[in-house]
Amino acid sequence: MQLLAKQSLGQNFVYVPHNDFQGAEGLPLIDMGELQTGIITEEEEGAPSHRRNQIAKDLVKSFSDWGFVQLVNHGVSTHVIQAMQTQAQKFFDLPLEQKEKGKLIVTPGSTNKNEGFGYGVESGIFYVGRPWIDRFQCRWSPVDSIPDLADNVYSEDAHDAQEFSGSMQDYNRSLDKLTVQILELCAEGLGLESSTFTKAYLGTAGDCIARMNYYPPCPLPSLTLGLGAHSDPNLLTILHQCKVGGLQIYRDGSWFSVKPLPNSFIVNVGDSFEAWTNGRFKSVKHRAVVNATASRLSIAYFSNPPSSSIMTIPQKLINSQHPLQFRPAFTWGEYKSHLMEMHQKPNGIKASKAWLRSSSSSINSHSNPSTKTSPHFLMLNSDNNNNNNNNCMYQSDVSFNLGI
Ligand SMILES: O=C(O)CCC(=O)C(=O)O
Ligand SMILES: [Fe+2]
Repeated sequence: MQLLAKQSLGQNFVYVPHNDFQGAEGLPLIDMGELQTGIITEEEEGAPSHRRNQIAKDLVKSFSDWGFVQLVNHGVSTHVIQAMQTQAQKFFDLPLEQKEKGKLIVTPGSTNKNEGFGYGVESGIFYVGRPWIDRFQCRWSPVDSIPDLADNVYSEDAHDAQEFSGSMQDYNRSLDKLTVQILELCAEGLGLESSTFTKAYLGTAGDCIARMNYYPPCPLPSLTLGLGAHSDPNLLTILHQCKVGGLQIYRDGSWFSVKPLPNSFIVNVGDSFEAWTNGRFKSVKHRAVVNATASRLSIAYFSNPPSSSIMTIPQKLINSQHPLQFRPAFTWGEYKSHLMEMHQKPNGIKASKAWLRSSSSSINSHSNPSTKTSPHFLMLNSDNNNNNNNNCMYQSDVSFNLGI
């Protein structure tokens, strides 16, 4: 990508033109400030205060309506966000040879395949085009791969490695806490026990990764995309975009551009959470556009429960107004296995979401999911041109996003 960015836009990068968006002024913004100060923590008898209740309701409304929300005063310190941003920029500014030291070397039999620096498309997956992106992906939990990757990239300078790891770990720790808080509020807003989702999510035991997305300037931005339209397969995604905008959300047949707001987070519901809430929350398509002059950086934190945790649709979310639409119970591990299998097939990416809509619970009909090996994907080199489909236009409706 670094090399390609200097050249003209190759055919493989061409999407259908996409100047068809408007500003997402209506995207709900929630101020969580009062939750952080302790003013409205749980009252003594355990009942949420009126304000907490209101925030929970607003969150549920946004996730039901937009599938997205913007959060301000979310409790993650500005310092932590800025340090992460600085480290991410510093990484992408490194010479290509040095960044490539953070490229994952896949050893036979390893399940540790989806991390490190690479081009934004996974090899082995049937895809139809190429997004205009470089990225660096680190598994955070249950195993923290950050120090190893940092040591590889900054092999010459232990201080730089330490700074990178430290910033990333602080950031991920904070986002894990925020994820837990959001999940509790979601449960409360839906009229459920506060711990309904968190008791399966299990915090840092979950399957979570942080990904830095870097979109270099592009000579013909209206003909390509940084990321094609996709929904995220995971539970929740928390995104921070730098001051250069690019995120667009699909809603009511139109694309809406989300203007960056300093120190805010954009949170979206993933396919698994949509299913877990029996469709009360929407997992909505989104994409990233690029521009001619500025590079853009976004940092995405993808969270999931541990592979073997069972997500059971709460009975309260199933009634005559909301009949069961999704698998009554499933694990992230089995959905992930299914995704990886489908992504090897033409149109499999689109079809994979249908698995969640199957009416049967998979829990009893499968062997213990925790005993399965989780499949992972490989990443291409940043300048690897081994496109397995080198003569087609991008389709605007294709997911390249496997935050798994
Ligand atoms: O960079 C962005 O704005 C979007 C990133 C995204 O959708 C993703 O990484 O899944
Ligand atoms: Fe995404």
